[in-house]
Amino acid sequence: SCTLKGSDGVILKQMLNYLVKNLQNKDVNGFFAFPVTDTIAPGYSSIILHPMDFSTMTAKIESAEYANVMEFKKDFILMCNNAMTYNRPETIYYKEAKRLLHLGIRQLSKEKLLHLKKTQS
Ligand SMILES: COc1ccc(C(=O)NC2CCC2)cc1-c1cc(C(C)=O)n2cccnc12
Repeated sequence: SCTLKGSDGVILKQMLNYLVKNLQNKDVNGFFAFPVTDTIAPGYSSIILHPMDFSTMTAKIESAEYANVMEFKKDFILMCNNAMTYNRPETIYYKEAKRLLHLGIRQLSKEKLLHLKKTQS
């Protein structure tokens, strides 16, 4: 971490914005771009108690609510797991969530992040 006060925050923000943009590029249909509503998904809010989507994650990055990449990764996994809980396996949403989860885990893997950290500093 840098010596200047708070400069960590700037670097972390840059990294998380880079990561969320990369992950969101994989959600070509925009199924994970905004919160799922009860209108498009009946009963969603009573089944999924901790909803998550990319717009919420982006807002949390801007308001510095992630102390580190692990907390960001947790929200990403939560978002994918919500979709694999509410939707049946044969649906496009379940399949997209599964694909996104695997791509995201790879991108957020330790060695990838280490490499990213090196290029950032
Ligand atoms: C922000 O969420 C969405 C935005 C747009 C769409 C959408 O364009 N759906 C059309 C493709 C067939 C109807 C679906 C969704 C959507 C995401 C989800 C998730 C992520 O569970 N979902 C579940 C049931 C029904 N619709 C959805």
